[in-house]
Amino acid sequence: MSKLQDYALTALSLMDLTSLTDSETEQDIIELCRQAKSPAGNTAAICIFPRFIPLAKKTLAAQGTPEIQIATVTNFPHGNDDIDIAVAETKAAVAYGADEVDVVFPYRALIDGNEEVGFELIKACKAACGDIMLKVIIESGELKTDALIEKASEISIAAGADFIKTSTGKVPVNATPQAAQIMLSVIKAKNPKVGFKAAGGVRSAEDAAGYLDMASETLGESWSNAQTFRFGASSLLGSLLTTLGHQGNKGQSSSY
Ligand SMILES: O=C[C@H](O)COP(=O)(O)O
Repeated sequence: MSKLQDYALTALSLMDLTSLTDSETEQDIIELCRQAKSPAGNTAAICIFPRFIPLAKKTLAAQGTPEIQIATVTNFPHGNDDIDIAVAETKAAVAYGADEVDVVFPYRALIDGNEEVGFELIKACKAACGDIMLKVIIESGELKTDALIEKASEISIAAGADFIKTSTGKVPVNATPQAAQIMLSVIKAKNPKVGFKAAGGVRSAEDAAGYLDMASETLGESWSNAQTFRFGASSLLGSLLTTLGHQGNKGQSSSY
């Protein structure tokens, strides 16, 4: 196996296979579940809107892959600063059966100088999650400056985030190596048990390899497992499967 294939296989196992267009049909969700059971192995999770969770749960169980986690999003993609609404959405996501919740940090409030509301919103959403994993999307491309990316990461970790995640995938600038490096450095300094999710615009095996190298260099070779590292991606799977020799197949296990 080539080095890039090695990275591709790792990236596949760490991927939250994402469909968050808000125009998905039930058939699209069934297809996403089928793709998550790829010919090269399962993705770590799928990431979908809350209303599709019951269907996804049923589909993943029926195809024999109940271990694939179901992640969903709240306060998404706007990142408003209404704590009650963010908590209500997070409680609803848990009630739908989410295994993991990706909540958007109130990044515009932070840009305006309010550090308090981000801390309180994340703390309250983590309480609503209980044991369920909470990933906090800081929207690094909108925060723009290194100082704000660092601050949002620190606040999220202090408030109880299980993961910090770069982006919603809905803004002009999404995951970048520069933002990733800042976030990984904050994790190293504050709490290496917190995970990192590179999301938005991660499309190739080469992109994935760059982020995996960065994580290893910052936090050590063994740090990147599904408990601490994820890719959030809607268009990465094809490149990974092609790299792994599964050309022209986006993941339907039935052809293998
Ligand atoms: O959380 C994941 C992102 O929404 C995915 O972004 P993407 O569509 O650019 O891969």
